[in-house]
Amino acid sequence: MSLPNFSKKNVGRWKWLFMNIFEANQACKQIDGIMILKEVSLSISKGEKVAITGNNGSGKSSLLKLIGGIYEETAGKVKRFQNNIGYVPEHFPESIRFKLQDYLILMGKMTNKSDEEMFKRIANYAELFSITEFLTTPLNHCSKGTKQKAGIIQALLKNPDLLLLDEPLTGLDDKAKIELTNQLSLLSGDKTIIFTAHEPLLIERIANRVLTVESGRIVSDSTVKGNKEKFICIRAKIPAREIIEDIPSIKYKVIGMNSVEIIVSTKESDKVLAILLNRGCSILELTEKR
Ligand SMILES: Nc1ncnc2c1ncn2[C@@H]1O[C@H](COP(=O)(O)OP(=O)(O)OP(=O)(O)O)[C@@H](O)[C@H]1O
Repeated sequence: MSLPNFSKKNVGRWKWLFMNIFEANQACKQIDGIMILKEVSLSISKGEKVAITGNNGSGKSSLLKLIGGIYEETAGKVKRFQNNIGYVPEHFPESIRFKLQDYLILMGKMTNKSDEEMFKRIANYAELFSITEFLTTPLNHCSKGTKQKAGIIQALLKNPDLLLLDEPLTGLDDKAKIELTNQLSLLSGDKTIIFTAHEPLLIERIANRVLTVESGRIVSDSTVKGNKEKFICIRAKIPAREIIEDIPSIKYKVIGMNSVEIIVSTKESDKVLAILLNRGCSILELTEKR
């Protein structure tokens, strides 16, 4: 992206880049006489990736709900400047008997997109999250990881500017945690993402700001330095499909008879390129994913 021209005349045009999507001044939330959020003063800008961390019961989910407008403040002032919000709750409703695909179609119908566009987006997200094979499985027979991914996809179908995720890795096994972290990190782009988490994995890979909550108060607000991981898409000609099956990629897609698109982190890319060349593949194209 080329740098914007910040002349006085142009400031208005670039204002959206620095827009706050949430502002709170001494906001409190009280439920049943208990103060669960205390004097929250916070502003969040468009595009930030914010992790909310803290012990069990400290108020992480409540803060996420306050940001998303699910909880209204009972004292103090809150301004929300975002109305297209995707919210992924901590627990997926267990009793849904729909097939995964039917559930996503139902959720997608709540958006204003045409059916054709919605089906395309469901197929694309299912592929990104590697759950295409489960689209016709009833949700109550799906694994926790697949349900979690369905929860994220239903939120993404709204094409939200702000994605709120409540403990997206909770209850997943290590493999599913890594996979979901990779997938979230791939799609993060310009979206504002705010998530609650205990695990360092998601925080280190996605967040550029970390809020710590203790007894309903924000006790620390720190910026994470350093570059977030980048990804590379390798397009290669392969002699046989089997040779790519054990390659340490984030995901791969076979295109036609003898081509493949492989997404890897930049850290892994040299290793993967060396393996491909050793196995007789020709590299057709390398592109940065974000
Ligand atoms: N709707 C509610 N009614 C009553 N108390 C609530 C409600 N929601 C949250 N609380 C209380 O507020 C406190 C903070 O809860 P919250 O779920 O925000 O914590 P958390 O940090 O997300 O916890 P965990 O890590 O266990 O998910 C807890 O003591 C909880 O019992």
